[in-house]
Amino acid sequence: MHIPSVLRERGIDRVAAFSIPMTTRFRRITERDGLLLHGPAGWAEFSPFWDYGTAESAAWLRAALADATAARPAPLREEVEVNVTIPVVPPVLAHRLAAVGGARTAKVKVADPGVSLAEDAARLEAVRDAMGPAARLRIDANAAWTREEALAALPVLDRAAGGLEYAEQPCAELEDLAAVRRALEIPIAADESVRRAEDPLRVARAEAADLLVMKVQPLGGVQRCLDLAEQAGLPVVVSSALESGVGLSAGIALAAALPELPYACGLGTATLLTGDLVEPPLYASGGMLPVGRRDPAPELLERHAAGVELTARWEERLAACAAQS
Ligand SMILES: O=C(O)CCC(=O)c1ccccc1C(=O)O
Ligand SMILES: [Mg+2]
Repeated sequence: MHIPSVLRERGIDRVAAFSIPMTTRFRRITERDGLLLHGPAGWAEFSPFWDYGTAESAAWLRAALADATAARPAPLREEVEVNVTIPVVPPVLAHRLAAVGGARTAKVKVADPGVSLAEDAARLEAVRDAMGPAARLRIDANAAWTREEALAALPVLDRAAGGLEYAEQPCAELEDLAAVRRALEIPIAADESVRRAEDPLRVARAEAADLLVMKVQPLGGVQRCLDLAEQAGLPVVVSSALESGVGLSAGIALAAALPELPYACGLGTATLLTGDLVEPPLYASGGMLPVGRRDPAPELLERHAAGVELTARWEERLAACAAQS
């Protein structure tokens, strides 16, 4: 693959495109694809989703470049607690997935288009049944609800879950998040309001959330996230963008470097892919993930190598983003 000169100048000497099938459809995708970049500090992942334009994807490239060219911040912990992520699946499957990785916290996706509140409630009941009364259950609505829908749905789901730890991005707009936060006892986490906003700190200043979700790639890198977290003054949950183990290890590095880490992180997503690029794969055990940079295994990069056409699309995308980064 051709490496743009601005990347070559920074020491990027290898680029490889990968594609890994998902175990269950998530975010309307069935395959997770992206690039790995190799530079002076090691391997990094560049994998913006295809519905992200060049300007937004350029932040993902800045994150990958920073990770491939500079050392990660010193870790304050050796492992990071994670939640298990439950996609929008039937209760029987949700019950089974809740046990994967030994997590004591689950994040259950809700409010997908065409899925009823009763189905979301049944999924939460199944996860509570599987994990027991001591587990923490959170939901993620991905900004699907209006203020009124959120005010109606959240108490129902809170009851079905036997208590929610928090609700992630129930509504899109800050005013609605703030209103829901004021009206209900359930803590509110901001995700899209952080990673897709022009100003990721606006939600904190507006007092529209109790905590912030941070993802390394869309926010431009581990160090940028550390700076934002300090400025926001709110607790942070580090979460994945469904990366391979290479990208996940950057999220783990962020979680390991945050001065406070009061919540389990959404980094236990490698099991949503049918394979990983690192060996052993970055699967949670006892609800924990180990800290440390992970390089891809050559035979796994080969096994999951993108085809000719997909590789060409990534080459074009890398050139477009490099021109803007
Ligand atoms: O936080 C987790 O448990 C998993 C990560 C996750 O949900 C996610 C993964 C890819 C894209 C968006 C999201 C999201 O939090 O909305
Ligand atoms: Mg989210």
